[in-house]
Amino acid sequence: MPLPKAELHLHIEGTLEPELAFALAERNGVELPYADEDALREVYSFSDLQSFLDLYYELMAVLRTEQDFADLADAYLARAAAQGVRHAEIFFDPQAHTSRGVGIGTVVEGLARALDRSEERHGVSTGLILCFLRDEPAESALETLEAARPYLHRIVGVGLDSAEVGNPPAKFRAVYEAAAALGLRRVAHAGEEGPPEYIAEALDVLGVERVDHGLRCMEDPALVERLVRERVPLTLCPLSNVRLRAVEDLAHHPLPAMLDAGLLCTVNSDDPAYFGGYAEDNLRAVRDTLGLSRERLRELARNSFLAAFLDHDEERRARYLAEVEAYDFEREG
Ligand SMILES: Nc1ncnc2[nH]cnc12
Ligand SMILES: [Zn+2]
Repeated sequence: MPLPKAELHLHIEGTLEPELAFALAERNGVELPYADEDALREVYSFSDLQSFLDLYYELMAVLRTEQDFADLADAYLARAAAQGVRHAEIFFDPQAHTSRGVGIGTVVEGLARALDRSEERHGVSTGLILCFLRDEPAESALETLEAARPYLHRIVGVGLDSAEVGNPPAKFRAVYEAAAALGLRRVAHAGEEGPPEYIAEALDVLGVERVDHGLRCMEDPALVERLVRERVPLTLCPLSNVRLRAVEDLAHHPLPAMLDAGLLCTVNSDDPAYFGGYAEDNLRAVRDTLGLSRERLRELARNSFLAAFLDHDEERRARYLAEVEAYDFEREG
């Protein structure tokens, strides 16, 4: 059994494996401009975030019905469980669907169909995080939050993703204020491709409780000091960083330096169908390439549960944390 962990940075649309993409295309009569799964995999070579996003949004065309979203989430949860994930807080991008005529109700009810059965089927507890697309206007984010109101009982928080550079966090001040007033938790991608200033802005202007990626904080020692002092969790995604060229290669990933600095780091898979690995694959890759000790791996797993939005169920958090402490690397391999 792999090390128990929480996955806190996972875009459900980024778990669309080529096989499922083709199956859904056929089911929905959608034509994909690729001959087969192998031809599709061949275009999984990215030069930066935007080159990935172009394909990510294109393939979403196959997602049309509640059952499509349920099948997508159920396939992810099965894979996650096999990789030791005990709790998953799952991002979804409603605007990428509503802009194609798929209603937010279809998306949320479909995902909920799988999430509601996740504990019983896969032993994975879940939460849903609604993400705003930062390259869309702020008004569209506000409209999306409004459209989500009938489904808020299913949503734990809001996030911010898509093309970062040129779309600073402050653009979304109003919608984050509205989300906070509705009792939603707040996270945002910052410092993936964007500068360290975006990380500080996400904290100061949006009031985020976790930073997604946060990689570029290492360029600003005062910011690192602040993140350590305030115990702000960072949801790092090492294989994503390599594929999107946020780092030169895995051997140059700053994770060891970030842990040494005292940052509350977690390791996650971002868009695993596109980046070559799920949660445990990411952990094993950093272990093997960066030589992380068992105690460092245990720290990463512990951090993932500490950073999870489990405040409503501290008993569960304590149970998961106890599993991490009891994990025997010798026996489990
Ligand atoms: N890594 C990432 N960064 C920003 N937006 C995303 N949407 C899906 N994956 C993303
Ligand atoms: Zn992401």
